[in-house]
Amino acid sequence: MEVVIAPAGELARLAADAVQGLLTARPGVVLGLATGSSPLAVYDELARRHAEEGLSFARARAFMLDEYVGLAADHPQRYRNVIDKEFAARVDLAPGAVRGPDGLAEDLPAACAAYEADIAQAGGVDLQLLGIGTDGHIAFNEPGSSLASRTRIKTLTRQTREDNARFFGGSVEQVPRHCLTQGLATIMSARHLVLLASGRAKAEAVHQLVEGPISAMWPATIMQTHPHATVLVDDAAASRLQLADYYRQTYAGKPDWQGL
Ligand SMILES: N[C@@H]1[C@@H](O)[C@H](O)[C@@H](COP(=O)(O)O)O[C@@H]1O
Repeated sequence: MEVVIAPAGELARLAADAVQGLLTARPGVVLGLATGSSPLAVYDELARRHAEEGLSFARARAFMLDEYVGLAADHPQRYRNVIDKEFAARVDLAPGAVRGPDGLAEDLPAACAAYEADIAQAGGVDLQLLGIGTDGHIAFNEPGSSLASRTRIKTLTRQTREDNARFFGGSVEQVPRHCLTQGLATIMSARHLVLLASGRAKAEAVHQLVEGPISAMWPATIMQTHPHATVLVDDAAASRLQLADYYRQTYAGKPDWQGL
C-alpha cells in the first residue's frame, strides 16, 4: 500500500495522472467511479484535461460503486444522477458507457447479480476511485460487512445517514435506509485501488485503513491485502498516521517517472 500525504490539489492531479496514463495506454479502459465529495476534484481535473487538452474517454467504460435504494429516477441525489452531473456529462464517455447498480429494480438481488456479471463481462475494473466513510466504510460496505462480499443490499448505519444528510437538506430522515453496493471482494477485484481522503473527520478511518488490524469492523482495512492500493490523503486526514514521517520521506524520494 502506498500512502501519499500532499495538499488536496496535488492529490487530485496524481489520481488524474493515473487515469490518464491508463487511457493513453489503452483507450478501452474500465474505470471504477465513486460518489461523495472526495473524488470531486479528480473529476474536475479530468474534465479540465478533456476540455483543454483533448483527453478522451470515448472508448472507456465505467462502473459505479453503489446506489441508494428507492430514490426516484430524477432525484438529484440518486448516485446515477450525481455521477452524470459531476463527471460523465463533462467528458465524452459514450452513451451507456457508465453502469451502476439499479436501486429501482423490482428484484434487487437479481439486479445485484446482473451487475456483478456486467463487471466480469467487461473484463473487470482497471482503476477504482474510492472515498472512505468516517466509520471506515468503502462504497457502502458498513462495519461488519463480509470481507468476501459481492454486490448486495445493505442497510446504512445511522452514522452514514447523518454524514450524508448534508446532501438531503440536512435531514437524516430524507436519507434512504438501504443501498446496493459492490462488495468488498468486488472492489478488491479491481486492478488498482486509488482512495482519496481529506479532513480531520477522516483521520481515524485513514489510520485504521493503513495501520490497523484487518477487520470487518473497519471494512477499508481489507485494502491492506491488495497488491496495488494507493491512499492519497491531505495533512488533516493523515494526522493520526503513526508512520506519517516515513510515508512523507518515501514519497519525497520517489522518482517522477514512477507514477502511482
Ligand atoms: N457511498 C459513499 C462512499 O463511496 C463515500 O466514500 C463516502 C464518503 O463520502 P465523502 O467523500 O463525501 O466524505 O460517502 C458515501 O457513503
